[in-house]
Amino acid sequence: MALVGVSGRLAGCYCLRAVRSLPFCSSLQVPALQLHISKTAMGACQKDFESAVNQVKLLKKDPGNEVKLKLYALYKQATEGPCNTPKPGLFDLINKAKWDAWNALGNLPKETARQNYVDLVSGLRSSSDSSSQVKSEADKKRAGYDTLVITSEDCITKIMLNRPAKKNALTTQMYREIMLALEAASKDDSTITVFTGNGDYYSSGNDLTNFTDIPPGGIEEKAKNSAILLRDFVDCFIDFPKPLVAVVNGPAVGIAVTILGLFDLVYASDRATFHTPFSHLGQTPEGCSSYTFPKIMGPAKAVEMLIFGKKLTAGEAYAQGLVTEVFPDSTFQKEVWTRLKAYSKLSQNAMHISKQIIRNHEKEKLHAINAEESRILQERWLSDECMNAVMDFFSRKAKL
Ligand SMILES: CCCCCCCCCCC/C=C/C(=O)SCCNC(=O)CCNC(=O)[C@H](O)C(C)(C)COP(=O)(O)OP(=O)(O)OC[C@H]1O[C@@H](n2cnc3c(N)ncnc32)[C@H](O)[C@@H]1OP(=O)(O)O
Repeated sequence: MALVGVSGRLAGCYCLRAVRSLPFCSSLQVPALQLHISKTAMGACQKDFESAVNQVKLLKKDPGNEVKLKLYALYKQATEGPCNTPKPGLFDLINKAKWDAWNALGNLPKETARQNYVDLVSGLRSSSDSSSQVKSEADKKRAGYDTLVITSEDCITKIMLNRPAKKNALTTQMYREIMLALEAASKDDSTITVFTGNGDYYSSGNDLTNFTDIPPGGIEEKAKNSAILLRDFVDCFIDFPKPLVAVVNGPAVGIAVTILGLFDLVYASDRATFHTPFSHLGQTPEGCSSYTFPKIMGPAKAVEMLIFGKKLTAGEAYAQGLVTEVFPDSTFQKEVWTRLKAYSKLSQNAMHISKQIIRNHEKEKLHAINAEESRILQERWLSDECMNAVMDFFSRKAKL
């Protein structure tokens, strides 16, 4: 089972297929469960255990990732004994979480695991029968991200940039978390993935403190590593397999704009603006915009944005084809999410295959352009023009 896959519909769109694929079981409750010794001394009979495995498939309410991990671990312990597989790699997050849960059960006897599994399922059944269907925010929210809020509901995974006090400027940590979130979303049960921003901005682009936080290796090393980070970041968008939607709730700057050329739908509030002030910053385009923008809006309009830094209103961005549709800010959220919920019910496989057909025509080209743009930026970041622009921002001499 793909754990994140199962969690993809934690809220509204509960997915029986995913639940069925999960051999259920418990890890956090291990100490508590071990207190059930008197009961487990007799042990649940195999029939009770098999019946509990079947009951799990009939649960009306998604129990949440934590419980699913517990069920998974107990199931494995009950059927195979102590964890006996190699520890997955650091970045194989899903399998690592499953492995950790199973491994945490140590030498818990198979019989005890079986009984604990039966007890856990029985508790889940009574709570799902009796308690209300109200889902807590905590259940819906994906853990492990500091700069993003990730939720899954109605077959939609929403990745929300969450540094509103800094206008959702993108730190290096944030680039990395976004890559992890995209990786997880590509494997979960959602049909559509959505990006949006918390607060009044969608995103003010690259966090300029990325230029001031210089490691002992010096600025050259930082520029080299940043170019790799940028290339990897953009590659994740090029390769993302599902329909990707930007819900642009407010102004967007820099890389938050250029990357939109790799999205499948861009919905904008009429409060949003689109600004790529690269020449003001001594920088050059990224996010494959040197290719996607001329293709989307024609070379003349692309030059106005990418070279001369013309800021577009949402209406202008719509007229240039960068934005799919503009909504009044007062009804933006309601209209957009109603639309997306309807789209998310369309055939998942057909949508994903269609996206591949469209994207595959130019995937290789996009990767090559991304590598080239990143290479050029690595040099630009070391230029006086760029350094001075960053210093001007921090000394409050310049604001866009
Ligand atoms: C050695 C090489 C390392 C390079 C590492 C690079 C990694 C990959 C890079 C990929 C290339 C990307 C390029 C771009 O995105 S270019 C665009 C960069 N963005 C900007 O230049 C925007 C700068 N911000 C502003 O001009 C204004 O803040 C803005 C117009 C967005 C909003 O103005 P407003 O007056 O409404 O609000 P404040 O300025 O008071 O902002 C509130 C606080 O937020 C901080 N802030 C906002 N944006 C940024 C930002 N981009 N970087 C850092 N900090 C930002 C602002 O400083 C305020 O903070 P304080 O309250 O603490 O003062």
